[in-house]
Amino acid sequence: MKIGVIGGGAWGTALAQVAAAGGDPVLLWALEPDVVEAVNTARENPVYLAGVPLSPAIRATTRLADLQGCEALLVVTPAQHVRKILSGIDASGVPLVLCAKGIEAGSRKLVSEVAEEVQPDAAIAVISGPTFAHEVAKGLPTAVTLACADEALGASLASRLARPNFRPYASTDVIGSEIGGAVKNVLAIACGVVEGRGLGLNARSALIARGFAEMTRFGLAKGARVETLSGLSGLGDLVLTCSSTQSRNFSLGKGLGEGRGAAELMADRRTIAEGAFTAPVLQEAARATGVDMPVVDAVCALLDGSASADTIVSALLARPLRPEGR
Ligand SMILES: NC(=O)C1=CN([C@@H]2O[C@H](COP(=O)(O)OP(=O)(O)OC[C@H]3O[C@@H](n4cnc5c(N)ncnc54)[C@H](O)[C@@H]3O)[C@@H](O)[C@H]2O)C=CC1
Ligand SMILES: O=C(CO)COP(=O)(O)O
Repeated sequence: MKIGVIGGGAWGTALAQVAAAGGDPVLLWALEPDVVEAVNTARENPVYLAGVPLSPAIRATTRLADLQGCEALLVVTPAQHVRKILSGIDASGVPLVLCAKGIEAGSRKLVSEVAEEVQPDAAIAVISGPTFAHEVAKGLPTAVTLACADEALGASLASRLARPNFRPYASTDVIGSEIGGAVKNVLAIACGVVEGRGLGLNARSALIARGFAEMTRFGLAKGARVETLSGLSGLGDLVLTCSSTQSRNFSLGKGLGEGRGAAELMADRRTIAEGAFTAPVLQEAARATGVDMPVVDAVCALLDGSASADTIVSALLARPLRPEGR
């Protein structure tokens, strides 16, 4: 199965490395000509995945048309760009494996819903889970959820991508696996704030657990399965992303907690902190669904500058006491 990867950021490059590990050719589409040039000549992506020597089986291109002939396409651009990129390719009959974590602004659609709209004839799968790109690209042990409604296709994608240190676990819950990845990015910003304000490890664990309760309420309301939310793509990724400044979302939150503004923090970076884009649309979606997500509301208020971190923390702590299961 010849694999094409759309998106030459950290995660697309790491997944290209996984797909090329057996020596099979992989075509990587990147937006930036300097990324393409460096991958093809220096065998490195110095912009998004510096310091990781890449497999010679990876060839890069800036031309989407070159992806014609690939037998499966991994879609790894940030969530807000997926619609435009998928509108520019002919994917009829080619499985699309969606790897971005987010919800589209405006439409409030998950990436799979966007893909189904733009490429109605393509089979859809999702890869999601606790996966810092640098660790995956270096071959450190990693497990992901690979969700596909068509179990046979899911199994064939899993066997093509599996490596001794890269283990896909099969699921048919496409929406559930996407919700975990989208929501955890927003919760990771909140955990970063806890770190930035020096509120301690008890507070961080409380936030992870109460954040997981929010993820579960929202996910169940949207039709996700509880075992998906408590699996690799939900709780697994939430714990990873809420634990380390390696996470761009966590480090954005840390900066907010230290008193810097969202605009200044976002202007500083070329890499993506998806949670900043997902937070307001997740808040809209939760309100439209009648789901209470106080941590997500708090992140939105911090990002839009309508409240300070201290005010938000005090408000969260002053919420009425309630049974844990609600
Ligand atoms: N980096 C990681 O460890 C992981 C990232 N992801 C997800 O993968 C997705 C991509 O993230 P990264 O590879 O980390 O990105 P990145 O932060 O490394 O790079 C930014 C990417 O955005 C692309 N981009 C910027 N403007 C664009 C446009 N107008 N059209 C198309 N692409 C554009 C750049 O070309 C580049 O590929 C995100 O949804 C992220 O949440 C998922 C798992 C792990
Ligand atoms: O999704 C990720 C790990 O699973 C990467 O997290 P960040 O986007 O916060 O860096």
